[in-house]
Amino acid sequence: MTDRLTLRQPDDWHLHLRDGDMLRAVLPETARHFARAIIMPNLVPPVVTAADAADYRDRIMAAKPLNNGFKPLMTLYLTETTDAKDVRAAAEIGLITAVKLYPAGATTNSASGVRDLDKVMRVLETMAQIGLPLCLHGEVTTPDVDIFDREAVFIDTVLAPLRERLPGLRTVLEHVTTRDGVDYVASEPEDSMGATITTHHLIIDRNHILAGGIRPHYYCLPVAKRATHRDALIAAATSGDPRFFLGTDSAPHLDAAKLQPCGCAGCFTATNTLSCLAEVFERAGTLDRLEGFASLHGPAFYKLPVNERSITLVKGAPVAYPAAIDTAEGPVTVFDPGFPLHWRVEGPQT
Ligand SMILES: NC(=O)N[C@@H](CC(=O)O)C(=O)O
Ligand SMILES: [Zn+2]
Ligand SMILES: [Zn+2]
Repeated sequence: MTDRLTLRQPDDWHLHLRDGDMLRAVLPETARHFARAIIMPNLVPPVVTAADAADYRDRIMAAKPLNNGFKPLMTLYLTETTDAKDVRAAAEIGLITAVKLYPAGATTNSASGVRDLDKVMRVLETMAQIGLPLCLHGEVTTPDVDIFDREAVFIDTVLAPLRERLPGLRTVLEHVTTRDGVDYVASEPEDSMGATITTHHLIIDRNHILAGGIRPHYYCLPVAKRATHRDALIAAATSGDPRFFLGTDSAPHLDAAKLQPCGCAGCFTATNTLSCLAEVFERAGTLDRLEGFASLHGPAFYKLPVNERSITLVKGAPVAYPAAIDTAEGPVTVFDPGFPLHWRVEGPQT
C-alpha cells in the first residue's frame, strides 16, 4: 500500500486572497504548500487596470511570510470599459497572467462585471492575438434560469458561441460543477480550452448544503449540484486529461458574513486542500494522477514552467487542522470534508 507520494509542488489556478487583515490571515495558508496561484480580482473596488494589479501584487508580496517563495499570478477584472491597450501592456510586461470575466451579478463582488459581450470584444480579440487566457465565471444571471441550471445554460448560450466567434481565445471555464461542463471542455482542443475544478466540488453535492439542516459553510457559487455531477467532476479530475486542473476557489468570508439570513457564497479550503485531494484521488484509485491535476496540467495550459521543488504526502493518523483560522476581524471556518484526512503534507523540499 502506498503511504508516501512525492509530487512537484502544486499551484492553485483559482484563488481569492482578499485584502488587508483577511489577506494577511489567509495568504500563509496557501503559501505554505503552493508555489503559485492565479489571484482573483474581485476586490471592492475590483482590480481593473494594470496599475490596480501592480498595487495589489505589492500588497500580497508585503503580506507574504518571510522566506517564502510564493508567487501571485495576477489577473484583471474585465469591465465593459476595460481598455484593450492597458490589458496588452500589462500582459507584455508579465504583470498579468489572465483576465477574469464575471457576468454582472453572478457571484460575490461581480456588480461591475460584463452585461453585454459585444462591449468587450475588442479586449477579447486582443487577448486572442497575444495568447492571454480568459478565465470565466460560467453562469448566466438571467433570473428565470434556475440556479442549478445556470452553468449548463451558460455553456450553450455564452461559452460555445463565444468560442465559435473567437476560436483562438484561450479560455478557462472556472470551477466547473456539472457533467455538461466537463463534457463540453473535454470536447474542445486542449491548447485553447481548460477548466479548473475546486476541492470542495470534488467532495460535496447539494445534499451537503441542504439535507438535515442548512449548512452555510457549504454554500458557494456555482452551487454544488447532484452527486452524479460531483462524480463527473471526480472522473474528469482523476482522468489524466490535461484540460482539467486544480483551482481551489478558496474563498474566505468572515463567519459573521456567512452565518446570516442572506449569507455570502464561498468555501475556505486553503488550509486542508491537499489532504482533501489526496483522499479523493486515493478513493478513486488514481493517486498517481494527483500530480498531473495539481502540479502539471495548469502550467502546461498557462505555458509556464513546472515548479522545481516538490512536496511529499505521507499517510498516517488523521491530520489535525484548525476548525477555523483567526483574522483580526473574526474567524473564518475551514472547509470540513466530512471525513478524516489521513494524508499529511511534508515540504516543500528543494
Ligand atoms: N466561489 C464563491 O462562492 N465565491 C467567490 C466568487 C466566485 O468565485 O464566484 C468569492 O469571491 O467569494
Ligand atoms: Zn466564480
Ligand atoms: Zn472564485
